[in-house]
Amino acid sequence: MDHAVLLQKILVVSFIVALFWKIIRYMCNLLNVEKEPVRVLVTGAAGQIGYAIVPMIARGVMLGPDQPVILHLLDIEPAAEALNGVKMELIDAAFPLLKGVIATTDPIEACMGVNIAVMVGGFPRKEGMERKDVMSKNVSIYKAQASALEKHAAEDCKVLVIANPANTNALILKEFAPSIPEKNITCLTRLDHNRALGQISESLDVQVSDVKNVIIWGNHSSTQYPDVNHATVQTSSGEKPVRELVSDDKWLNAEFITTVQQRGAAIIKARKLSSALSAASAACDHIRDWVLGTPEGTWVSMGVYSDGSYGIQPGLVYSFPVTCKKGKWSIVQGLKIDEFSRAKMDATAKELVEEKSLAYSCLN
Ligand SMILES: NC(=O)c1ccc[n+]([C@@H]2O[C@H](COP(=O)([O-])OP(=O)(O)OC[C@H]3O[C@@H](n4cnc5c(N)ncnc54)[C@H](O)[C@@H]3O)[C@@H](O)[C@H]2O)c1
Ligand SMILES: O=C(O)C[C@H](O)C(=O)O
Repeated sequence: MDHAVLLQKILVVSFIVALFWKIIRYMCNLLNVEKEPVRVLVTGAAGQIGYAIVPMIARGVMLGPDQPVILHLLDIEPAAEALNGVKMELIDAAFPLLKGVIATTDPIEACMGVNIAVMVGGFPRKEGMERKDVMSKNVSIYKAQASALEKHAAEDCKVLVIANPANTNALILKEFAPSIPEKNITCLTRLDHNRALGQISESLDVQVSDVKNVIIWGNHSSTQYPDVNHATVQTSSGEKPVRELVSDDKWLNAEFITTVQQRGAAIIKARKLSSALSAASAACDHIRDWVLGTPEGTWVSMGVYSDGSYGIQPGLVYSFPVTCKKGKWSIVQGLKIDEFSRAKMDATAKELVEEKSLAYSCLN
């Protein structure tokens, strides 16, 4: 058979299969046939963020109100009993979308077939510990869990690292799980993004849902750069730049930035515990937008593997403005960067370079 005819036949068959598939999905929706459950792993599930996030996932906050889920909960042996308690409460809550709960201390069982991995588990900094001690414990955990995920998670599993140092843990996970596409490994800076939206909304006394397109550049640490240069507010007379409405560059270039940078520490000071409900909510926002897409004209901040955009060297997990469509994120391109921003973006990149070398020295 001639090649052109063969190609034509393949195209026709593919078109018919795709059409048939669309019709089946449409019929399933009409007949209210349930979607297949998505398997979501939460590590450190007996901890604070774990306790806040699992009911959100089971209620559809992360993946939508029509998406059944099976929760895979992982923690370590000393937390096994508490983990079982979380499982008992999930059963008692009788969430209609929750189709199963696996609670385990075995990373292989936990990672088996998961489609989404929310990595919260880690070693918190304790009194008398140096930064390097915490880094050493956490990067070792992320190195070990990288291989469990690589071997046992579902193909195309999307990974979100929350545990600190979040960017560097995500980088280590990426480097030790080379078969997971780098686009599938991200870290949480959405909490910082939401904090920036919250500060602008408080300052202007507007609804937070009317503020959009702030950016968190860099590390989830006090060197992050919360940038409002492209942010807008929906007003009764259309969209207006945040800078124009706030009309106080001194506040925006100083206090606003440090408030967002230091918000995690302020929460720890007030609660004697680190943020949990806002972190869990931001993690749901991160995964929901990644899987279901960002609204037209809106971007969000995600820690992703740098491709060199905005002069940030590849080889770092750095927070950028991204839009998401059909389960894929892309970095927003072409934003104008002034000198003030450039210096702040480079300073946080420099910290990530230092963290990376510290992490590798801990692994040697
Ligand atoms: N990126 C962010 O925006 C953000 C925000 C808040 C907190 N955090 C970080 O998230 C992490 C968790 O915070 P938390 O308040 O839930 O802490 P937590 O101490 O309450 O819980 C951590 C849990 O991880 C478990 N754990 C420890 N080692 C583990 C391992 N190897 N495998 C699986 N589980 C393990 C612990 O037993 C514990 O249950 C911390 O590192 C915190 O600094 C990040
Ligand atoms: O746990 C912390 O150190 C703070 C946390 O990352 C936060 O931003 O709230």
